[in-house]
Order: sequence, then structure tokens, then C-alpha cells
Amino acid sequence: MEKYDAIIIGFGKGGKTLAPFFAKQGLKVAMIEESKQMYGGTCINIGCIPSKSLEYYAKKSKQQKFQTYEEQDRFFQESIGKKDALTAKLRTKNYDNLNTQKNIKIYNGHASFVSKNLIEIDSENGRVTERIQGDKIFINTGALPLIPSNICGIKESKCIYTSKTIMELKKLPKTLVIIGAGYIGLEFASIFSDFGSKVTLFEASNTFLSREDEDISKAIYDIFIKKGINIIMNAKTQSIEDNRTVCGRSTGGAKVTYTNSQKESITIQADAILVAVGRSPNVCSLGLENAGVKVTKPKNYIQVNEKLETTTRNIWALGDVNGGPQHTYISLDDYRIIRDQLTLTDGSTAKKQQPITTANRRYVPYTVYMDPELSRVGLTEKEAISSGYKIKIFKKPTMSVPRAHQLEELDGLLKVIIDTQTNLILGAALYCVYSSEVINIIRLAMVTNQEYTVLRDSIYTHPTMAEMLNDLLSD
Ligand SMILES: Cc1cc2nc3c(=O)[nH]c(=O)nc-3n(C[C@H](O)[C@H](O)[C@H](O)COP(=O)(O)OP(=O)(O)OC[C@H]3O[C@@H](n4cnc5c(N)ncnc54)[C@H](O)[C@@H]3O)c2cc1C
Ligand SMILES: NC(=O)c1ccc[n+]([C@@H]2O[C@H](COP(=O)([O-])OP(=O)(O)OC[C@H]3O[C@@H](n4cnc5c(N)ncnc54)[C@H](O)[C@@H]3O)[C@@H](O)[C@H]2O)c1
Repeated sequence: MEKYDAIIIGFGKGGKTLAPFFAKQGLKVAMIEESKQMYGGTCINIGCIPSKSLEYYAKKSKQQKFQTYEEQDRFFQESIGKKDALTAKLRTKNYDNLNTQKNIKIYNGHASFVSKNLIEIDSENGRVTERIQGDKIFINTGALPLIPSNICGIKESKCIYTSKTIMELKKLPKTLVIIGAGYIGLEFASIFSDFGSKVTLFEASNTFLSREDEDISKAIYDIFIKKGINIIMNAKTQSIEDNRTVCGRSTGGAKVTYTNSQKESITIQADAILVAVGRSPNVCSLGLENAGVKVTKPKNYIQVNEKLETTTRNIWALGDVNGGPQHTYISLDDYRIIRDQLTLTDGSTAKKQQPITTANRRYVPYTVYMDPELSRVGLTEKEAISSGYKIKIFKKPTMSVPRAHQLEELDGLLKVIIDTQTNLILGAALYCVYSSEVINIIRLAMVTNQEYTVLRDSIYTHPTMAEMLNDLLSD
């Protein structure tokens, strides 16, 4: 039986970064990935990169102002093809990155624990099994889409899609219902609306984007309405029934029945239905109980401490599976947490800084990639007030920025919240083109405790969206 210093289960962002780090230290590493289509993990194959690629082409499609569905559909199909070419290229690159390193062996198969240091790998549908042993084991198995069990017909319907399968569509749906107005729901509503689908967005709660301030969520709501997206709040999906076959031919699509705020039961038609109600940890058939690795209840995330150690010594969990924020850059930061503690323990590198842990991780930013993008960091205005801060708000419309005029991207709202006692930035919400870039400048000022005046008085190249900080932060 092969023995390894480190076994990594799952080719996610954290794991694929950890593998070469160990290999460079001369350790023998096994990387186990169950799907050949997933080398590189969710982000590059079925998550961030393909969805952002489609967002890019959807925007181009909108700019083309196609007159017919046939033109829109042709452009959509070409976009899916280009997205597939991009993910294939990145998958190969990711595989080669690890496969070319002499200390790393990649196994293709489903991994499960036999005991705390023994892993079984099932490949070719369980026809071949192999066991390997590891001193240290890292679980990086990601998350899977949640499919609600309380919607009648959801399992049987052929019109149900997840974020993965909707990006494999061969035809642009004329009508699309999206269940869930979270990250995925909002991004895909924007994408498919820009490609030309008629989108209806169902949100079960009574507040649109409740984690944002009302002025920001209202600005987003208004722009979605302007795009022609139908938003139904308090929508409780009751049933999904595929349309019947007529004279031996399927009419396609399905009837979606939901209740609204007034408890009325309404039925609409949809060519496709995207379920986007969250993602749950992928602990399927991992045999965690054989290794004494505990999960949290009721959501089944792998239980970890601030160093990402599980309840079993020498087993760690990183990425979506451990219940932290579900972003690629958090999986990468999880890698840093493990790197820091194992570098320190092994004494191979002298470290001067305090090791990174989840306890000292601050100001996790995020971007929702719709058109325009919403990027956020730190506290909202309502959170700052309820935390007892005395605050000053700087707020301006996106159209106050010269670059926005040049780009013809005038929609949106910019907002920064300042602590008046310290002049430090408490938070920011940028709803504008390229906000995904500018938010990182604001975060850097926050983590390095810069007063907001540093950003206000900084020299920015022109014309850029970043130079908004000169004017936005001026009284
Ligand atoms: C549509 C969509 C868009 C997104 N957009 C963004 C975005 O713009 N920005 C952002 O930061 N985040 C985004 N995310 C979230 C981001 O993709 C995830 O947070 C991130 O990819 C999680 O990475 P991970 O390291 O946890 O593992 P993953 O990348 O999920 O990798 C886990 C791997 O483990 C494998 N695996 C699972 N079980 C086993 C087993 N038992 N044996 C062997 N292999 C196994 C899986 O096949 C998979 O390849 C998006 C997600 C989705 C779905
Ligand atoms: N840009 C990014 O960083 C990015 C993009 C996509 C996904 N992600 C990650 O993927 C994860 C999953 O995204 P998601 O959008 O699926 O989940 P989410 O948790 O962000 O949003 C789910 C939404 O669905 C609603 N909902 C739940 N049940 C419902 C029901 N039965 N009917 C109608 N609405 C219902 C919830 O109220 C919520 O608004 C996120 O946590 C995010 O971290 C990140």
C-alpha cells in the first residue's frame, strides 16, 4: 500500500494550492479527485469562471440589440461554446500544474475514510478500489446545490436545472423561472435576462436582498425591473409539472405553481427552472464516522476550529465543506491558515507574522456579478448604527464618475460608511461597473487601518472607476 505524507481529498482551490506547497517541502502528496471533469474544482469548471464568462457574453449580447429570438439563441449557443473552451483550457492547466510535480500523484476516484489515516479510492463506478495511507489528511470536497424536497414534482421534472446544468443548455430558454434570489439567483437572472430570456425571480422571504441597506437593495430592485425581470417576493413554490406530450411530441416546458404574499395560488409557464436556494457541504459517502470526524448539525458542515482542524488529529477541512463563507478566495485563505500552522510546526520557514486563523480573518468582501456589479465589504449602515458607531455616510450615484460616462454604464449607487470618531472606514457598498476591482482598494485601506482621507487624497490614474474615491469621500 502506498503511503503519503499528505492526502488531499478534492481538487478545490485550497487543496490544489496546498499540494504544491507540500511538494516543494519534499513531502509526498496524493490528490484525489472523483471527476475528470472537475480537475481544478468548482470555481473553474462549474462555478465562478464559467458563470462570469457567460456574464461577459450576456452583456455583449445585450449590446448587439438582436431583433429576433433566433439571433439571440445563436449568440447564446456560441457563448456556451466559448465558455466550454475556456473551462477545458483551465482544467488541463490545473491538472498539468500538479501532474508535472514529481512529489504529487493524482488519483481519479471517489475517496472515503476507512480509518483516520486510511483512505479508500473507488474508481470506474466502484469496479476498482485502492487503499492509501496518509500522515495528514485534508478534506476539500466543496458543496453541492440544495434541492428543496417540499416542492411537488421537482424530482420528476425535466425542466429543473442547477447552476451547473443551466450552463450546459443547448438552447436559450425563452422563459426562465429562478427559485432563490441569492448570489446565484441574482447573477443568473441578470445573465439570462441580458441574453434575452424573460426571467421571473422567486424569493421566499419578504425582503429583497435583506443583508443590504434598503437604498442599495432598492437600487438593485429598480434596475432589475428596468431590465424586465419579474420579481416575486414571498413566493412559495408549490409544484412543478412538466407539460404533457401532445400527439407523441413533448410541448416542452413546465407549469410552475406558487403562492404569493396574498396567499393566492398562481401558475406560470417556464421553459426552464433554475433552483438556487443555497449549497450544502459535500460529505457524501466520505465515511467521516470511520475517522471520528464530526459534522455540525443540522447543516452537516465538517466541524473545525479556527485552525481548520477537525475533531480528529491530523485531519483538516478547507473550503465550502467547513461552513465558512462560500467563495473561492476563502478556500484560498483556508490554504494560508494550514500553510501557516504547518510551516510553523515543521519549523522549515521562520515566520515573523502572526499565523492566519479564521478568528483573525477580517472584512471578507464579496461581489455579486450582475450588471452592474454589487461589491461589499464591512458593515452596512444599519449594522454600523446597531453596533453603536457614530457614523458619516458618503453617497453618490454611479453617474457622478467620469469613467462611468465614458463606458456608458451609468446605473448604480456608491456608498461608504465612516466612523466619525476615528475616520476609519466601517464598510462600503459599490453598485457599479468594475466595483469588483475598486472594493479591493477599500478593503486594503480597512485592514491596514487607514483613515478614509488616505483614499480621498490618493492619486488615481484617469479615467478609472477607482478615482471615484477622490470625489465620493469629499464633504
Ligand atoms: C455558479 C457559481 C458561481 C460562483 N461564483 C463565484 C464567484 O464569482 N466568486 C467566488 O469567489 N466564488 C464563487 N462561487 C463559489 C466558489 O465556486 C466556491 O466557493 C469554491 O469553488 C469552493 O471551492 P472548494 O475549495 O471548497 O472546493 P471545490 O472547488 O468545490 O472542489 C471540491 C472538489 O472535490 C471533489 N470531490 C468531492 N467529494 C469527493 C470525494 N469523496 N472524493 C474525491 N473527490 C471529491 C469534487 O468533484 C470537486 O472537484 C460560485 C459558485 C457557483 C456554484
Ligand atoms: N459571486 C460570488 O462570490 C458567488 C456567486 C455565486 C455563488 N456563490 C456562493 O454560492 C453559495 C450559494 O449561492 P445561492 O445563491 O444558491 O445561495 P444563497 O444562500 O446566497 O441564496 C439563496 C436564496 O434563496 C432563498 N430561498 C431559500 N429557499 C427558497 C425557496 N424555497 N424559494 C424561494 N427562495 C428561497 C433564500 O432566502 C436566499 O435569498 C453562496 O453562499 C455564495 O457564497 C458566490
